[in-house]
Amino acid sequence: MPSPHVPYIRQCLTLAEQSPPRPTNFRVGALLLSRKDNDPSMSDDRVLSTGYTMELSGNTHAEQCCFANYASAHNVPDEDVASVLPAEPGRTLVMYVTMEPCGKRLSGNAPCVQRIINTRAAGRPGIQKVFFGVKEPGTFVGQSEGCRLLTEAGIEWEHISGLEKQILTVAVAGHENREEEIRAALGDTAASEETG
Ligand SMILES: Nc1nc(=O)c(N)c(NC[C@H](O)[C@H](O)[C@H](O)COP(=O)(O)O)[nH]1
Ligand SMILES: [Zn+2]
Repeated sequence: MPSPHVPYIRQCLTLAEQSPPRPTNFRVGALLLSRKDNDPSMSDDRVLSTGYTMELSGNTHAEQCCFANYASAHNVPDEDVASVLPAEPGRTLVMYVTMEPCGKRLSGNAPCVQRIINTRAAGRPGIQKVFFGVKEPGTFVGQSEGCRLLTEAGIEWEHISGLEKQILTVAVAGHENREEEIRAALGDTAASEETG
């Protein structure tokens, strides 16, 4: 039985395919939605925003664009997005991303995990869970920190498996040695699944 979260990861993959290929980052897609608590049918999900890598000008990440798109739709600067995200009793904000949110960026720009944590500013619940389709490969930052930082901040995360090869193929399309990168990353995934 495929996970009910797979269609959302697929939707993020379609977003990632719109990202211009670059050797210096990954092509990633992200979406933000509000979900009714205790409703396994997820039939009352409300997609609030989407984003993909380099959608907005500058060296922008998918999650960053997702937040920036929501902020501009609500006429606030990016850094105030927490103040306009919904905070409704009985509903939870969750994010879907093709790749584990970054915990560190070679450029030194604010990592997406920090942006996710910042949604909890002003005493608002913010994002409470992140679903992603593949761990970040070691290409730029080595061992990824995203999941550890999310856990430390009390934000749940879940790896939705099954689309790793498609996600990685899109993510590294601008990289010289993409075949080797994909093989290595899939090897890591298999290894981590064996160790459980
Ligand atoms: N989750 C995620 N969403 C993205 O949209 C994206 N491009 C990355 N990529 C992570 C990778 O670690 C960084 O792209 C490099 O570390 C280079 O850093 P910059 O992107 O130049 O800040 N990760
Ligand atoms: Zn990022």
